[in-house]
Amino acid sequence: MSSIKIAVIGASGYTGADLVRLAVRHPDIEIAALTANTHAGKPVAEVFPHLAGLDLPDLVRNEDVDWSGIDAAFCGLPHGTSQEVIATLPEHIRIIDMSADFRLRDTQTYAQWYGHEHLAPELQKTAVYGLTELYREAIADARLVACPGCYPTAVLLLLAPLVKAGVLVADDLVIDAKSGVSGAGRSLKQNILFCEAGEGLSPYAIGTHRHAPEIEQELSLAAGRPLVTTFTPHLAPMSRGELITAYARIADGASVEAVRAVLEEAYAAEPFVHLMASGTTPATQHVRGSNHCRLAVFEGRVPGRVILISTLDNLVKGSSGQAIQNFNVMFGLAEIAGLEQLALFP
Ligand SMILES: NC(=O)C1=CN([C@@H]2O[C@H](COP(=O)(O)OP(=O)(O)OC[C@H]3O[C@@H](n4cnc5c(N)ncnc54)[C@H](OP(=O)(O)O)[C@@H]3O)[C@@H](O)[C@H]2O)C=CC1
Ligand SMILES: CC(=O)N[C@@H](CCC(=O)OP(=O)(O)O)C(=O)O
Repeated sequence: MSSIKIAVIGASGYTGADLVRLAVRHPDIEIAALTANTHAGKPVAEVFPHLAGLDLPDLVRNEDVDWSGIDAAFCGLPHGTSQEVIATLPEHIRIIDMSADFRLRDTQTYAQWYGHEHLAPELQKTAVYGLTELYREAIADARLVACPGCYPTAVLLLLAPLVKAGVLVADDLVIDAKSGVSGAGRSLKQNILFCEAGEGLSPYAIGTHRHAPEIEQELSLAAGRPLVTTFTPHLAPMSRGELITAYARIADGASVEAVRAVLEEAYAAEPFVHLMASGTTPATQHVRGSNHCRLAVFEGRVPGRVILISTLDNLVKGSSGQAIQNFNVMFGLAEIAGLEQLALFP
C-alpha cells in the first residue's frame, strides 16, 4: 500500500510532537506537513531536539501548506482555535482532532462549559466521538473524529462498560483523577512552573472541570439516562501519566466478581486495554510512553463498594496514540500499526 500523507497541525506542542514521534515509525504514514504558530519557520528539531536526525519537513503556518496532496490531518491546537482551523480545511481531508472542540455532541453544552458559541456547529454534527473501543464502526466511516480528553479516556474505558451492564449504582460515582504536568501543554503558565507543580499534589477545578460534561455525556449514553458524577482532577509532579481511582457502590444483585467479569469480557479482544490480574496494582509507570490502558478492580473494606483503577499515558492513549489508533481504523489499517511500543519502565 502506498503511504498516506498526513499533516500535523500544531506540531510544536506536546501532543503534536508525540504524534510526530509515533508517526515517523508508522509503516503507512508519510509526514507531508508540520504546522505551528509562533514556532513557524523553524526546523522541528530546533523546537524538539528529541526529533533531530529525522527527515521531517520544517514547521510552517497552516496557510502555507499545500493541502491538495494531503489525505489526513491530525490537529493538536488549543480548543477554540481548533474549530476555526478545521473549518477551513478542504473537504477531501480526513481529520483527527485531539482538542476538545468537537467532543460535546450538544453545542449548547459546549457554549456553557467553554464560554463561547461554537464556531462550526454544522461540522460538529458530523463529528464522531473518538473512543476507539466504543465507537470503532462509526470512526471507520467518519471524516472528523473528536478524540476524547485524556481524563475522559481513562474514566470511560473503566466505567462505560460497567454502567452499560448495570453492575454499579451509576448515580453515585466518585472519580478521583491525577495527571502529569504535560497534560497542561507546553505554553508557559504559573501553575506548571517547577516550583509550583514539583514536590506537591494539587487538586484543581473542583466541581467545575470541563471534562465532567464530556464524561457525563458518554456515561449517560451508556446508562440510557442522564447521569452526573463527582470528578476531581489533581496535578501530580510527573511529566506524563494519568491515574484514575473510582469509588462505586455495586448494584443490587451484582458483585465484585460480576464487575470484573464485565471488564474481562469488554476487553478480551482489545489490543490496548487490559484488566490486571486480581490483586495486581497498575501504576502510571506501567503505561508510560505506550498506547496501553491498564484497569484493575479491588474489593474495599466497606461491603457493597468497589474500588476501580485506570491508568494511561495522557500524551499517548490519552491523545496522540488514540489519534493514531483512530486513523488506523479510518484508513482500514491494522489497529496496532505504529503503536506497538511497550511502556518505558521504570
Ligand atoms: N497535553 C495533553 O496531555 C493533552 C492535550 N489535549 C489537547 O490537545 C491540544 C494540544 O495540546 P498540547 O499539545 O498539550 O498544547 P501545547 O500548548 O503544547 O501546543 C499547542 C500547539 O498549538 C499551536 N497553536 C496555538 N495557537 C495557534 C494558532 N492560533 N494557530 C495555529 N497554531 C496554534 C502551538 O503553536 P506554537 O507553539 O508554534 O505557538 C502549538 O503547536 C489541546 O486542545 C489540548 O487540550 C488532549 C489530550 C491530552
Ligand atoms: C494537567 C492538565 O492541566 N490537564 C488538562 C487536560 C488535558 C486535556 O485532555 O485537555 P483537552 O480536553 O483540552 O484536550 C486540564 O485539566 O485542562
